[in-house]
Amino acid sequence: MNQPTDRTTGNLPKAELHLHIEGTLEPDLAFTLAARNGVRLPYADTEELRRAYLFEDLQSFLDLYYGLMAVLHTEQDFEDLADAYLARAAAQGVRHAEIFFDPQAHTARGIPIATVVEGLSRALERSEERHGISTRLIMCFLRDQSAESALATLEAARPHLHRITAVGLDSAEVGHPPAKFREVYEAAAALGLRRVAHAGEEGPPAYITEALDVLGVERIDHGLTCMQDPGLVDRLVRERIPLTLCPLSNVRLRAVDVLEDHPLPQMMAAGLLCTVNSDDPAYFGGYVGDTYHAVHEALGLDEEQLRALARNSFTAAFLDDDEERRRRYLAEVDAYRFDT
Ligand SMILES: Nc1ncnc2[nH]cnc12
Ligand SMILES: [Zn+2]
Repeated sequence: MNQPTDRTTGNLPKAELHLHIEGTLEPDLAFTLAARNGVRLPYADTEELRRAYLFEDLQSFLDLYYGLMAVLHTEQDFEDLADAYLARAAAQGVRHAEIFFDPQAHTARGIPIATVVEGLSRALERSEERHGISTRLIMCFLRDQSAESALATLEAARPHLHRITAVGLDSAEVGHPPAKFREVYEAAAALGLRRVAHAGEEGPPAYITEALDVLGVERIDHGLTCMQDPGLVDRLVRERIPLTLCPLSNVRLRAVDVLEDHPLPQMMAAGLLCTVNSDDPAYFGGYVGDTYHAVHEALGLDEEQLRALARNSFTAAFLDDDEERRRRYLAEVDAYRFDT
């Protein structure tokens, strides 16, 4: 059993498939944008802001996360945010990134969806040349808002759909089952959009089943609680449904007590198509390379298990329109030397 060296674990070539761009807003950039846009933040400085990052659960995180978005106003702000993420991701071996954004969190503050999509797209368009990262954009609906609001968001996104690959579903999970969004997912599918959804982060395994059966999703974001239902695990294995797990997020939001208790090794052993991702790295203590490193250290995943996670990330990526690229990325994973 080869144990990779600490130094190079995080540089393994990989795709990031579960990343909220608003969750990459680092305290330094938040204060820079606050000054640029004349926004007063309820924190004296970056240290005080960082000290607020002690979360009880998903909702306590979301309250801070939505609040800090008040600094994002212009296309330039969204471009700077995405460009800063891509630079950090490139330094941690990311070769392909499928990036979530939350339009309703911005339109509710009076920021037009065009500002958000065009600003993000400016960074994404230059990403390959600047950072060596190919990208896709995934538009998420906030599940604690109404189905009508989600439909209106899809309608408002119509002029921008050439920039958007898929729709997703995020925000407070418990009490907001996937079936509430049946109609908007049907409309998204009719528009040719791919479909994913957060399910089984804090919610029950039944939400995962519902996301598959009612929303027709191709991947499950998180999917952690599937382990409570052996029949569901069998199905996810049989149908090769990718799970975009976020172990550092699960610790910070108290879905697991400590990283050493994370069920990732058991999930891989069960044959689930697992990927690891960073979710909201500015808040949860690490980007995706740090996450690979952390699961190696805390869970003892060896070189071949880490390589399997990286392979899975490209297998699960929305690269069906560019299989040649997928093959190239997979070959990079296979050729990677952990000790160089
Ligand atoms: N971990 C998470 N779960 C649900 N919604 C989110 N939005 C940003 N991060 C999220
Ligand atoms: Zn998420």
